[in-house]
Amino acid sequence: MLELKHISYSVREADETLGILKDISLTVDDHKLVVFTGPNGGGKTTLAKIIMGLVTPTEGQILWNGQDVTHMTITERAKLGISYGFQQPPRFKGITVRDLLTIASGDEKLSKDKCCQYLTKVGLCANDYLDREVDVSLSGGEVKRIEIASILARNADLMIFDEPEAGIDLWSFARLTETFEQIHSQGSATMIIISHQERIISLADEVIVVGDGTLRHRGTPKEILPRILTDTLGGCPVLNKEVHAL
Ligand SMILES: Nc1ncnc2c1ncn2[C@@H]1O[C@H](COP(=O)(O)OP(=O)(O)OP(=O)(O)O)[C@@H](O)[C@H]1O
Repeated sequence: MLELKHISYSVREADETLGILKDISLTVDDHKLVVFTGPNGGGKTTLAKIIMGLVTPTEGQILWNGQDVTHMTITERAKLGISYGFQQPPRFKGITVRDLLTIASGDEKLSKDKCCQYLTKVGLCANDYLDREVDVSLSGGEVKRIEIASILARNADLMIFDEPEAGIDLWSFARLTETFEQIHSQGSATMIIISHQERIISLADEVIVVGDGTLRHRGTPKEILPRILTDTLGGCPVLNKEVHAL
C-alpha cells in the first residue's frame, strides 16, 4: 500500500515561494489502478516524482508497505519495488534495447523470447528493435514504448507511468491499453498512470484530478469523467455557450 501524508512541495523563485503541491494526502491500495489526470501544470508529474524519489517534498511523509521511504534514494525505492516511466524518457547511447531490458529485469541471461514478450506488450517487434541502440535514432514514440517495456521487465510492485500515450500511434496505444488491463486483472502490480486519455481513465479503479497542486476530485471513472467535461467547458465561455445551446 502506498500512503502519502500531507505532502507539500514548494520552490523559491526570485523573491517568492511557489507552492507546487499543497498538503496532499492519499492512499493507494495494493493492485489498484489509479489514474492522475488534470490540467497541464497541475502537479501530476511532480507528485509522481516525489513518490519515486526524484523530487524531495518540502513537507510530508511517504509510506510504502508501511515503511517510511520519504528520505530514501531512487535506488533504494527501486529495490523496494517502485518504478517510474518518464514523460520524456532518457536515451542511452551505446546501450541496446536488449541490454536495457536485461538490466531492467535483473536477469543477466534474459532470453530473446522474454524480451520479445515485453516488446510485444507495447506493440514492438523484437526482431526490429532488440539490437538497436536506445539513442537519438529512435523516434519519440519508439523510445517511450521501449521505456514502458523496460518497466514491465522490472516486474515492479508499483509501476508509475507518466503519460504513456504521449507520441504513441493508435495501434500501439490499443496494445498498451490491453497490457494495462491485463496487469490490472492479473493483480500483479499496483499502477499509477498519469493520463489525459479517456480510454486509460476508464480503466481506473480510482481517478484523481490534480489541479493547482491539490486533489480537486476523486472517484470512479463514471463519477469523474462528466466532472472533467464540466470543468473543461467551464473554463471556456465559447464552448460553454455551445453546450448550453445543445
Ligand atoms: N523545480 C521547479 N521550479 C519551478 N517550477 C516548477 C518546478 N517543478 C515544477 N514546477 C511547476 O509546477 C507546476 C506543476 O508541474 P508538473 O510537471 O508537476 O505538472 P503536470 O500536472 O504534470 O503538467 P502536464 O500535464 O503539463 O505534464 C508547473 O507549473 C511547473 O512549471
